[in-house]
Amino acid sequence: MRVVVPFAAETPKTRLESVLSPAERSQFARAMLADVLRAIVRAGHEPAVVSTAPLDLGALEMPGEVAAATSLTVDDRPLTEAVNARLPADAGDDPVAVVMADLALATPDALEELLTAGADVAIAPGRGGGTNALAVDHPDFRVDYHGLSYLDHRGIAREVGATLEAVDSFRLGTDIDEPADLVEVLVHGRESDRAPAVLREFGFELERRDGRVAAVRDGGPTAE
Ligand SMILES: Nc1nc2c(ncn2[C@@H]2O[C@H](COP(=O)(O)OP(=O)(O)OP(=O)(O)O)[C@@H](O)[C@H]2O)c(=O)[nH]1
Ligand SMILES: C[C@H](OP(=O)(O)O)C(=O)O
Repeated sequence: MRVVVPFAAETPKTRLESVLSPAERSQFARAMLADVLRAIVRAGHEPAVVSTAPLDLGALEMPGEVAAATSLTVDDRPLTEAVNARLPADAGDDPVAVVMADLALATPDALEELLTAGADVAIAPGRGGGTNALAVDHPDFRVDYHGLSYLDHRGIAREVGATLEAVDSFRLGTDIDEPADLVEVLVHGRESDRAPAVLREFGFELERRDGRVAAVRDGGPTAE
């Protein structure tokens, strides 16, 4: 299946600005993108990155076969428009999936569950009501991101007569938006992943205190 991966290349991950500098946010966002692309390719699919600005895929330090399977298009339209331009439009069109670039915990198995769901629209919701990933096999379904997009997408599916399946997945449900989410990257990131390695290079580590876990940097508390 064609898997679109939207990427905000210029000032990514602004909600992490209290803990990461602009250059670090850029590096971290690219590391998560590399991990997501690798998971998609390992699941047997070809990722199509749709970036707001030119991007050097070679600098993402991905395995050769992942880079070879990945295509890149620059599209500076807002997220919803850029995605809708790529969804199936006619009855015979192939299905299309959309997987966000900040799903640092995504694995091939978790993606496969979404990509093989039988419904016209399959959605992996994020905590808080976002739409972290979806697969669309219906010519009339369109996205409307931001806010409570998961509920909005359920409503849109109903309106166009598309069947819908919600995919219950911790790994796809965890998008990395806020400082507290860095804990999840350090706890659940896999050995071969770039994102946890980059956080550790920045000096982040897990610290247990009072029964809770925090991502701390240089000894100081940063993200609980
Ligand atoms: N192509 C494209 N991708 C986008 C755009 N905005 C966000 N994205 C991507 O969509 C996914 C979800 O993004 P968000 O978490 O909402 O935004 P973000 O820019 O990553 O982070 P914040 O600045 O903290 O909101 C990520 O993969 C982003 O890279 C956009 O306008 N165009
Ligand atoms: C892409 C968007 O992300 P959020 O703004 O909720 O992080 C959404 O999931 O609708």
